[in-house]
Amino acid sequence: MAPIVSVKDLTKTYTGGVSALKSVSLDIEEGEILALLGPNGAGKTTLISTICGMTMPSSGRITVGGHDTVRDYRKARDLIGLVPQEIWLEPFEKVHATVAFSRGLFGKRRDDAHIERVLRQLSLWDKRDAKVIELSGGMKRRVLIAKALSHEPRVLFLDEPTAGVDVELRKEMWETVRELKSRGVTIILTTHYIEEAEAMADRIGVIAHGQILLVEDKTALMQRLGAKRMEIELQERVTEIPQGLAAYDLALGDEGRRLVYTYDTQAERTGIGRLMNDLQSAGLAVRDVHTTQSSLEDIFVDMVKEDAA
Ligand SMILES: Nc1ncnc2c1ncn2[C@@H]1O[C@H](COP(=O)(O)OP(=O)(O)OP(=O)(O)O)[C@@H](O)[C@H]1O
Repeated sequence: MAPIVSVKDLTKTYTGGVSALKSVSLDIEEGEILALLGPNGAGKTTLISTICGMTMPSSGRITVGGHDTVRDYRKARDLIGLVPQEIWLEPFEKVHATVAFSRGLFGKRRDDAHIERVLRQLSLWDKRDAKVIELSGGMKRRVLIAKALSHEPRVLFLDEPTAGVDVELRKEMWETVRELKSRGVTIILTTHYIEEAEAMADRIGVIAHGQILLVEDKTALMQRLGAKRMEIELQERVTEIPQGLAAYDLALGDEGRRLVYTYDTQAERTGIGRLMNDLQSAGLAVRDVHTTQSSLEDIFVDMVKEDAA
């Protein structure tokens, strides 16, 4: 199936010379959740706003649903819902009215049934006659999503959907996004929160200095790059790693009461069996063993650091 969004060799240099995107290529499949992760100034917002046709590309080509976002702007834009980072809402407008108005902006015929569906989906139906000013922060964010969904887009862009919101509300937003996906909406979100990408995304794109460092299936990424650590608690303290264990990537921890072994989960042989034998031969008695896998955060921090080096 052709990708719903296709970005080819996209560059963006702002007037003044900032090169925000450097030859970015990216395909987004229909129905997926793609999280774009990157440090401040990486180019995430520029990428989204260029796809949405709000920023002109310097070179390259973008299509949405097969429509070129520059030559066929209207057709491409009709397929897109955009939830901006900032809450821009008319404080005295009522929820239903503001969402219905957004639909009108896309030249779509009035459809009360659709607006009701969207408001119910986002748990805003009971608040349909409330003024925006009377809503909580979380409800306001949901109104922004409702507005973005009012014209029945196939692709929804969420720019930092949970920036500055508390943990509970963040989890609520994640739930909403999953629900939208289950209804067939393709979702692209930008985030600084690695746990957010970990919790929600099917694929993760890492962007730094205007370049996509990788786009990969989340589970595969974590398996491929996630080194595992095994912590071996010893019965008795040691002051140094015994000679017989020099061949292993071992570190001492907890003032000599623990050995930390780092190994590659993808390697054919992890060496754990041999290590256990060699520990015994070195006269070390083991009290307990536990393993931990490096998180997406470790992977991400390493990757961005390497890119900057
Ligand atoms: N309108 C603009 N004019 C000039 N430079 C801009 C403009 N918008 C963004 N930039 C620059 O382009 C680069 C990428 O910015 P962008 O906002 O796309 O990054 P980001 O990854 O979304 O960052 P953040 O996570 O902080 O939101 C930055 O160096 C920024 O200063």
